[in-house]
Amino acid sequence: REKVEMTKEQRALMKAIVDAYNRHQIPQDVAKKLLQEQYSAEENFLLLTEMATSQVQVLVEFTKNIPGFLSLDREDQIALLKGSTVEAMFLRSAQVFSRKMPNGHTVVLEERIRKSGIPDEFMTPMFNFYKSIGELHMVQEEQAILTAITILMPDRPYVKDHQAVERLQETMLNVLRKLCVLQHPQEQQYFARLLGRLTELRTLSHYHAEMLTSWKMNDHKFTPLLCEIWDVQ
Ligand SMILES: Cc1ccccc1NC(=O)[C@H](C1CCCCC1)n1c(-c2ccc(Cl)cc2)nc2cc(F)c(F)cc21
Repeated sequence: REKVEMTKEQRALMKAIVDAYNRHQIPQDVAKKLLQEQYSAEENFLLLTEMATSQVQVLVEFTKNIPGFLSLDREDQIALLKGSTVEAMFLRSAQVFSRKMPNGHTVVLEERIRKSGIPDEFMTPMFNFYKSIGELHMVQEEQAILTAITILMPDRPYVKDHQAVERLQETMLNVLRKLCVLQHPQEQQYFARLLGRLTELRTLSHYHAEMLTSWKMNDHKFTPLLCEIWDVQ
């Protein structure tokens, strides 16, 4: 097979994305909190809305570092962000869940999440997604670029300049394709499997509004930012 090499530009692009991804991570580690103690459904819901609110804020900062994003039409930038925050949250949650942890911690973490207040019917699709992400053993470069690809989805609602977004996403896909060959030389279809997860992610994200509004508690309070960006309340 021909030798796969990244161009200088592709390496620079990847470095910019990974640096931005690492710089804009949520400060407090929610997994550590969940492992420490069992919270009530109300406390878990509050924790989720806090996590999700800060996740949206860091996602905005992350997208500013995606080369070319700020040259997109301003309204398209908003449409891309609004359309991808839920998927980015589940992708981030899956990456947190799949992190290598000391023996037994993942079991406890899964237990705490199962009892957090999320309605039971969403557990299977959610953990199936988390485990399918875990099986890929993504390196952090792949995680960062996959998040950028999720944000640069041309078919989000209300995007006007479809082509411009497609061009940016294509650049990212080319980098990811080469990265997958270099990082997983034994697995021919690794890149295809990785992209397949984005389909699973979109399906899971359809449930998110219902997951939140049917959280096992009364009176679900959302932050103004979440009301704005999620279709809740
Ligand atoms: C990890 C993160 C980073 C950024 C933003 C959000 C989050 N996510 C969260 O804080 C919530 C917590 C929240 C507290 C209750 C238990 C789940 N969370 C969810 C989740 C479940 C259902 C929905 Cl609707 C959304 C998210 N899946 C998780 C998997 C994990 F391994 C983990 F450690 C936390 C996880």
